[in-house]
Amino acid sequence: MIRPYIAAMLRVRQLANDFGGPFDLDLARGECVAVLGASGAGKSVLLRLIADMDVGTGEVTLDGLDRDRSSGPQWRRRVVYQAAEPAWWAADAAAHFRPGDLAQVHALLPRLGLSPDLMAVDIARLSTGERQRLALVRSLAVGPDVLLLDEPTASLDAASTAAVEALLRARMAGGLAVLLVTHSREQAARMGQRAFDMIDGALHPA
Ligand SMILES: Nc1ncnc2c1ncn2[C@@H]1O[C@H](COP(=O)(O)OP(=O)(O)OP(=O)(O)O)[C@@H](O)[C@H]1O
Repeated sequence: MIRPYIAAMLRVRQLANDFGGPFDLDLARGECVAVLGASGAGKSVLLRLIADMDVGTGEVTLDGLDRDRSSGPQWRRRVVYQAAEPAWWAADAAAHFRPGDLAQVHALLPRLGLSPDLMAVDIARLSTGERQRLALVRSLAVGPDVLLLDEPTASLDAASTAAVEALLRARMAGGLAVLLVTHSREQAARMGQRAFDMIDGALHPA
């Protein structure tokens, strides 16, 4: 069957550094592409290069806008990278959100089984799984066009994983594009319209 042509929102061309690439990848609005691969294969390198968090060569565009014409912070509001171990820079959860995003945050928390009370709790006291879900709330609250997710359900049980996947699907229906790094082939099949295996710093169709 001929796949209908869908215009790419995110275009990655010959993106590389010493640890991976050159990568070529297109991601359409509303699409999820999954990336599988062994530990150390270069999956996080790919995400960090796209997010402009590591230095590399090559080209990345979003809706035709060249990444190099945006400042890093501007780019990372539209193309949000969520690390496997997200960083927290203040004791209380609420300090990690912009006041203008708080209504959105309070709408998202229950969708991931999180209580609003969590916002007043010391981050260090939250469980690993609670912090992982809160990281997704933080990523989505920004309202990105593209979400680069590094193992976003690694610490979650089946029910929380299902909640995360349902929320992502709902956002994808609204146009969000997701590049999902996962160690689960089942999750890649559930979520990804396409999947790749990362092998020694190169992408291969799975
Ligand atoms: N700045 C750096 N300096 C030195 N080595 C690096 C750097 N960045 C990446 N690497 C190396 O590149 C390789 C790929 O790393 P990467 O974090 O992308 O792996 P991964 O596929 O995400 O693995 P995992 O599944 O364990 O998270 C690793 O060997 C890593 O040590």
